[in-house]
Amino acid sequence: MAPKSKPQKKTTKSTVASGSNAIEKQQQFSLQWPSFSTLMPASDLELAPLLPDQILTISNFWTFNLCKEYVKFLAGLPLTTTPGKPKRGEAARVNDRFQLDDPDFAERLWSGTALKELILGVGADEQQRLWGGKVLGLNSNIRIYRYSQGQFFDQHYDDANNVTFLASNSQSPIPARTTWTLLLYLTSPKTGCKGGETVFYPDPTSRREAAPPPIVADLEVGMALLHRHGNDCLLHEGREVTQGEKWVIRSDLCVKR
Ligand SMILES: O=C(O)CCC(=O)C(=O)O
Ligand SMILES: [Fe+2]
Repeated sequence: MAPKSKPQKKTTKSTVASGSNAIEKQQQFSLQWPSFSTLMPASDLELAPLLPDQILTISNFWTFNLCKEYVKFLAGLPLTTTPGKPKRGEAARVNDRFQLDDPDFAERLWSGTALKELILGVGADEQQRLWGGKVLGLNSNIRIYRYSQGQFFDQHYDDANNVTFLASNSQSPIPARTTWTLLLYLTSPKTGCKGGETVFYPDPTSRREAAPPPIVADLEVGMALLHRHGNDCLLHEGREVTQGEKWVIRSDLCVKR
């Protein structure tokens, strides 16, 4: 029998992927993602501001055991090392990645976890202001990153992208736009990963002001981090991993266009 994590190639298509500043080839695979066994209910979780209105985190979004199971599963995927020399306009980033278009997994990550409830729980008016429109769910462009010792993601801004959103309850695709980046950390110092923090650099409020101190998101197993992107994106980076491995699942919040 084929290993559980071996991707079954469905079709290959070239699209403009919504990775930061990158136009990449994106392939459509069908993966046997492990099920989300026990997760904390939304009532026990909170969207906590790391920087109000700009960077929010959800601790324990995934359990330690689920993260462990996913790292094992994802390690079986054919990740490819990104070239050290970026194309013009791209951030230097050295990590191993796997990217796929998977509307079913995006939907599970949205509805099969506390995410939908927490995001929509802010209320209708606040939804518009905070998330930038009527939230539809998560971008089906799923990116998996593995950073080993010495790997990093240099300072950059994440682009907003126009995408078509396939709702599970509708046949017709909905024109959508990404507004926030979602990062889900599967490892931390508890799993032997040192370094790798995601660091944000807020702009000074005026030309005469000194730049505010950087905001450091320390790795936490199972923590989700959301940050505004597109025009409102803060300069940020994934610091170099100095020991062990950092694993991240990335998607984006999509709103109706
Ligand atoms: O891995 C990180 O900490 C940051 C990743 C990132 O900035 C991105 O995916 O655009
Ligand atoms: Fe980024």
